[in-house]
Amino acid sequence: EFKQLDCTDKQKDRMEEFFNSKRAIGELKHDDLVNICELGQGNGGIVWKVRHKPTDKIMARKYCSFINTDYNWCNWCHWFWNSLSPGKSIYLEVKPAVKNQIVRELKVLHQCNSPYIVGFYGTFAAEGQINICMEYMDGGSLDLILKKVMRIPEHILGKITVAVLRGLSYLRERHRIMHRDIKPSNILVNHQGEIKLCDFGVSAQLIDSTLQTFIGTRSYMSPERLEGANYGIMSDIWSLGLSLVEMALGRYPIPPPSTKDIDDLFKQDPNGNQPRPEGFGCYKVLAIFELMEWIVNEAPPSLSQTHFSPEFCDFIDRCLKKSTTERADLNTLLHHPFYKRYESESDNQDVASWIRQICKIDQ
Ligand SMILES: O=c1[nH]ccc2cc(O[C@H]3CCNC3)c(Cl)cc12
Repeated sequence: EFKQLDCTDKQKDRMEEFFNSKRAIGELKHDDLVNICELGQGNGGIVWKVRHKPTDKIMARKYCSFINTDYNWCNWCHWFWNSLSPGKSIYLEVKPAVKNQIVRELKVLHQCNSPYIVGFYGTFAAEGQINICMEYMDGGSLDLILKKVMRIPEHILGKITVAVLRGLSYLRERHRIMHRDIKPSNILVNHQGEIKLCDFGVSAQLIDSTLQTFIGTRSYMSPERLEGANYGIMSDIWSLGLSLVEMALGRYPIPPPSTKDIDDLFKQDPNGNQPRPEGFGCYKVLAIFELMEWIVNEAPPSLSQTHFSPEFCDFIDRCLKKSTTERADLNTLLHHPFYKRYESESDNQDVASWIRQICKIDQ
């Protein structure tokens, strides 16, 4: 597997370029950054597009929201009710000792250097919060892309699959960690056609300090994780499978849409790049607990060969086996025909032009 951890010359050049800009930036200071606009909200906090004044470099800056370590029930309720109004993020203070441990653990991010992992400039504490500064990806996250188009075509999903599997391999081989939160909103793209992972659980303390729950209406968690059993990299494989089905159909696939629903989706717009009509996907949205029960008790979603290639359908079936012993592991998927079909072309010009057309980025 080590060979696929190598990069192409183009990727090496881009990483060299990133290191040079990171060196030029040096120590990150709160007052050197100017907020431009909000980019997204994650399980850990809000992400802003910022400009680093001394170098004029554009970055993404994540404020980590916390609960305090000895939080008690009323804090939880306070947080829970506030989290229902997603516009606000709750910043509850953590003990300084805990914060120092988190900053120490986040230093590992300086060693996370891969073409498939979003670049890391550094972290600093300001106004009682921990800030994480990262490479700006001008195509945004795939959940935002999905809101702009009906669905993502299979050949683009093939490139996304290659990037995610290589990113997961890198995290496992070099840092012995799993991602823990694979989903469309944690896969970022840019106008050069690069596809990178973000928001992986690198700091055990940060994971404990932020409420790792199912905020929002969806869960990409595997059945074994929802049941509270032990989980590992195989849980990331499930999340990848579910994310690919959602991006292929253009809607969260649980409860699974009927064959007729899917045929309608494709009839409305065969090549799937019309913007999403209002009220689209106003399918029966299950309450979060009903949804988790469904994932644990019902058959997993699958794709039909009417609209997708047999290799893609088989790849999805292997990722979405409910039992971890039947589910394909990372190495098996790295030899799967669907992955093989896309792993060779690594310059992603098709992805680049697709992103440019959707995000109206002209370059
Ligand atoms: O450009 C980025 N660079 C680094 C990180 C990042 C995170 C983003 O959204 C968060 C919130 C939802 N998941 C990821 C978004 Cl929307 C963009 C970026």
